[in-house]
Amino acid sequence: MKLHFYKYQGAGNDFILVDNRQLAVNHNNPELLARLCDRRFGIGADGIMFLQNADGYDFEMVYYNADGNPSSMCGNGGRCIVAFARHLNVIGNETEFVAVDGPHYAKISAEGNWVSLQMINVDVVERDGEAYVLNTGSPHYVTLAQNLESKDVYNDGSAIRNNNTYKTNGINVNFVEALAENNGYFVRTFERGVEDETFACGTGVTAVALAMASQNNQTGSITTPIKVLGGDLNIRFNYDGERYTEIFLEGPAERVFEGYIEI
Ligand SMILES: N[C@@H](CCC[C@H](N)C(=O)O)C(=O)O
Repeated sequence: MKLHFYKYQGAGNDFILVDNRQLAVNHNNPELLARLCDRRFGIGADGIMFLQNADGYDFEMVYYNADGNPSSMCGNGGRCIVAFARHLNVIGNETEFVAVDGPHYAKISAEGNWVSLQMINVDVVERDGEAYVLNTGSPHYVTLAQNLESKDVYNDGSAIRNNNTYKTNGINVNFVEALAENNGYFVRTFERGVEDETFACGTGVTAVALAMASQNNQTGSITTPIKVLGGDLNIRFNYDGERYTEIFLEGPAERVFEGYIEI
């Protein structure tokens, strides 16, 4: 069978997208999905998504990590699938879709390449030593770093992700450095399920923005710009000192190419 796929990227976090509204593809096949995501033997991507019909919603987002396993929420993937749904004319400029962590509202620019995605509310931020641990749809470890540009994110991230606390369920590891003149943060992320550094992680930068608000005792309506290896993202949210609500992850989502591959 020939699979018609699309390739999207959001700040360099890249994904394979498949229109599976007819349920033509059985995606319960980790070996196949891992091969499609492989950068040498397949199309190459940090994850693969299937757009499917869902009662009461515009569509369902079914997300797998690059290792072929079903994953928790992917923020940049969520933004990319909204751009894909717009391209397929499944939605207009606003949508309510459902993902593994529940319903999401999103808005897309008229040009179709800037997506603002509402993320789940967050009530619990834990500490692991100096680090912050929280779930923004996916689990994240947030730790401050110095000289982040030259940090060995692969080895340092992998060591945390595979330590005794996290190795069973895994965790995504985010290293953070404040940018000069209160211009937000620079973030590099080691992603579970890719088992490597990615160029951006949407749930990761969201976790960073929330954790930094807590660290800086900031409350109210907060906007946090974040620089990642693949570009710029923005997080807006409200924080009352206990609960984070109205959380929006914003940034680019672009179609790179489409094609066919034998599966
Ligand atoms: N790239 C993502 C996160 C995808 C899920 C992650 N790899 C996990 O297993 O938790 C994002 O943009 O949020």
